[in-house]
Amino acid sequence: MEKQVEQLTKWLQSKVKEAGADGALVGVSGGIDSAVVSFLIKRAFPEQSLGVLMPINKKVEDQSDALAVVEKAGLDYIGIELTKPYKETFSAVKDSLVEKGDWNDSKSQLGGANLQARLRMSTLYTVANNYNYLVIGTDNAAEDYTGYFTKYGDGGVDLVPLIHMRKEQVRQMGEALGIPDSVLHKQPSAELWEGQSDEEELGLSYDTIDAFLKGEQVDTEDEKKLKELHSKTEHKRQVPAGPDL
Ligand SMILES: Nc1ncnc2c1ncn2[C@@H]1O[C@H](COP(=O)(O)OP(=O)(O)OC[C@H]2O[C@@H]([n+]3cccc(C(=O)O)c3)[C@H](O)[C@@H]2O)[C@@H](O)[C@H]1O
Ligand SMILES: Nc1ncnc2c1ncn2[C@@H]1O[C@H](COP(=O)(O)OP(=O)(O)OP(=O)(O)O)[C@@H](O)[C@H]1O
Ligand SMILES: [Mg+2]
Repeated sequence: MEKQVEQLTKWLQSKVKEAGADGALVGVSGGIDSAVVSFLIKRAFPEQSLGVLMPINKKVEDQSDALAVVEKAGLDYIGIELTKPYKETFSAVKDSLVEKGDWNDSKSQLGGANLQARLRMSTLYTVANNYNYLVIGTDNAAEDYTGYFTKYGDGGVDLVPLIHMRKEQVRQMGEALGIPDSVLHKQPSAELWEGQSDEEELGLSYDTIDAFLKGEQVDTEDEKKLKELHSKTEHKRQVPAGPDL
C-alpha cells in the first residue's frame, strides 16, 4: 500500500508541475474519498495544499468528521458556508419557474442536490484561482463506472487520483493512511438530502459494484442495472459532443 501511496503522491506532484500550478486543494466532506485525497495532497504538497469545507444547511463547526480529517492529515483548511448562496440561487430559479407556471416539484430534490455539488465546484475553482492550485477530485472507480456523480459538480475537477480504485481499495488506503475511524466506517453518502445513502439510491452495494469491477460473477439483475447505469451516464465521462464536420 505504501508503494501505491508513493506512486499517487509522485503522480500528483508531476501533474501539478506540468500544469504550472503551485499546489492542490480538495473539498473535504468528512467522507472517506475526500479524506484519502486530503492525506495524499498533504503528502505531495506539504506547504501548498488546502482542504475546503463547504457545508450547506450546516455550520463549518458542525462538520466534525471533516474537521477530524484535516486535523489528522495536518492539512491547512478553510471553511466556506454555502447555505445562503445555495438557498438564494435555488429560490431565484424556483420563483422564476413558478411564475412561468413550469415548476416541477418532483424534480426539485435532484435539481437542488446537483446545484449543491455545482456550487461547491464553483467555489473550489474560485479558491484555486486565488492560490494557483489545481482542484483534485475524489471520484473512485465505482462512482465513475456508474456515473454516480454530478456532471460538472463533484465531477468537475482537474485531476482524479482515485479513479482506478474500487471502494474497497479506497478503504484500504484510508486505513493505511491513518484516517479517523469514524470516517473509515461511515456509510457512504453524498449528503445532498436528509438520510441520503449511496447504496440505497443506486440500489446496489459497493461490494457488488466492486465485485463486478473485478470481473467476478454478480447477480444477473445487478449486472443488468450496472450496465444500464454505465451506458446511461456515458455522456458524463466524455467531452460535450459536437456535430460531425
Ligand atoms: N445522453 C446525454 N448526453 C448529454 N447530456 C446528457 C445526456 N443525458 C443527460 N444529460 C445531461 O446530464 C444531466 C444529468 O446528469 P447530472 O446533472 O449529473 O444529474 P443526475 O445524474 O441525474 O444526478 C446526479 C447523481 O449523482 C449523485 N451524486 C451527486 C453528487 C455527489 C455524489 C456523491 O457520491 O457524493 C453523488 C446524485 O445523488 C444523483 O444520483 C441532465 O440534466 C442533462 O443535462
Ligand atoms: N460539505 C462538503 N464540503 C466540502 N466538500 C464536499 C462536501 N460535500 C461533498 N463534498 C465534495 O464532494 C465530493 C463527493 O462526495 P462523495 O460523498 O462522493 O465523497 P466522500 O464524502 O468523500 O466519500 P463517501 O462517498 O464515502 O461519502 C467529496 O469527496 C468532496 O470533495
Ligand atoms: Mg460523502
